Amino acid sequence: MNPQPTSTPPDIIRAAYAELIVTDLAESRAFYVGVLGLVVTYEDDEAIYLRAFEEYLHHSLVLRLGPVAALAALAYRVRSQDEVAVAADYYRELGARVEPRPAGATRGVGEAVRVEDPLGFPVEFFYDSEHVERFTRRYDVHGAGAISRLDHFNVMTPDVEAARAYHEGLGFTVSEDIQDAEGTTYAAWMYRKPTVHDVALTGGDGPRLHHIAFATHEQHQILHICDHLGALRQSDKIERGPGRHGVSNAFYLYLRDPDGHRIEIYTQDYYTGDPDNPTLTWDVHDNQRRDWWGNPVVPSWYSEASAVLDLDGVVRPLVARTEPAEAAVTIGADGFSYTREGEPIPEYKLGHQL
Ligand SMILES: O=C1C=CC(S(=O)(=O)O)=CC1(O)O
Ligand SMILES: [Fe+2]
Repeated sequence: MNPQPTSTPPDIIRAAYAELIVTDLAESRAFYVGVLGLVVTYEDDEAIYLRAFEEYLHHSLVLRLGPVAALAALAYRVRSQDEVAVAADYYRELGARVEPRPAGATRGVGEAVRVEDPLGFPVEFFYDSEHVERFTRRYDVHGAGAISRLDHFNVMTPDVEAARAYHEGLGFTVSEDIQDAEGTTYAAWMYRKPTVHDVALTGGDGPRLHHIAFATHEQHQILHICDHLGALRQSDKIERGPGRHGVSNAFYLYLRDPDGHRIEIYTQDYYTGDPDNPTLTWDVHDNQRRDWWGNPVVPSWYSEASAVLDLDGVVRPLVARTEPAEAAVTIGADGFSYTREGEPIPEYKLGHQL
């Protein structure tokens, strides 16, 4: 790969949709429509196209039936249809595999391009997409857990610094990151739209999809989703939270769908749109970085993630992270975390991670 292309990168507006392979459409529909309340734009025996209430493009999530649960595409919307060709040229110069896609290759999406990016992810750039009814004011159909829009992607990649440089080349800016005193970066949050992130880079064996996140307007909508899952006796779909993040300041909940894909529901991060927006760096030993209330991160949140397909639909082999793993340096035998720097942390705050 050519790490320093000279051509102009595509003008990316935001994270726009994801295509997930699921192994049982009916079970997935019961979760994404029955529990999360996403709106079905179109469905057939092969796929379900879903959107959240504020969204007017055809979809922000495609669930496609397949034999192996995996990520098939992360899609960014670019500022105009001309930017699709800019993206194709940029990735060709990067030395990446580039596949133009005719209008309709994905239902509801115009002419686009899909690439295998330098981190090993299948990424699509598009602009034209069918407009459908925006349910912003359709309070007659919003449930108590109404989800407003897709917010971000979180990807697991072994070399966070290299991934950060690649996304900076695409015009992304870091809003927050997690480092240690030696300068190892464990995670970084990067944005194009003026919020905390469109993509988060989580250090780990990759390429894997850590999660897709949707935003709500209110905390009570997230709490209702928890109560709804409890009423269905499906509390096992709740992996982590609800809680308040340190990074991003968002109120959060992590769910696992029927195939184990991780979905975050998230609200109340902050505006990052001014050019001098300060980057906030957290100490990896700060016990409030991932949960502002100091609640422990369940081990599966660090270790489990979804497989990723190449453009032929084949699962990509993983590259192991060679730098230290966050879960190893923050919990460990001595609980290397603090609430007040320099003071020991009580064992009861380490939860079941001992
Ligand atoms: O969206 C996010 C914002 C913050 C966090 S963290 O767990 O607070 O680091 C995780 C996350 O990447 O899912
Ligand atoms: Fe997230």
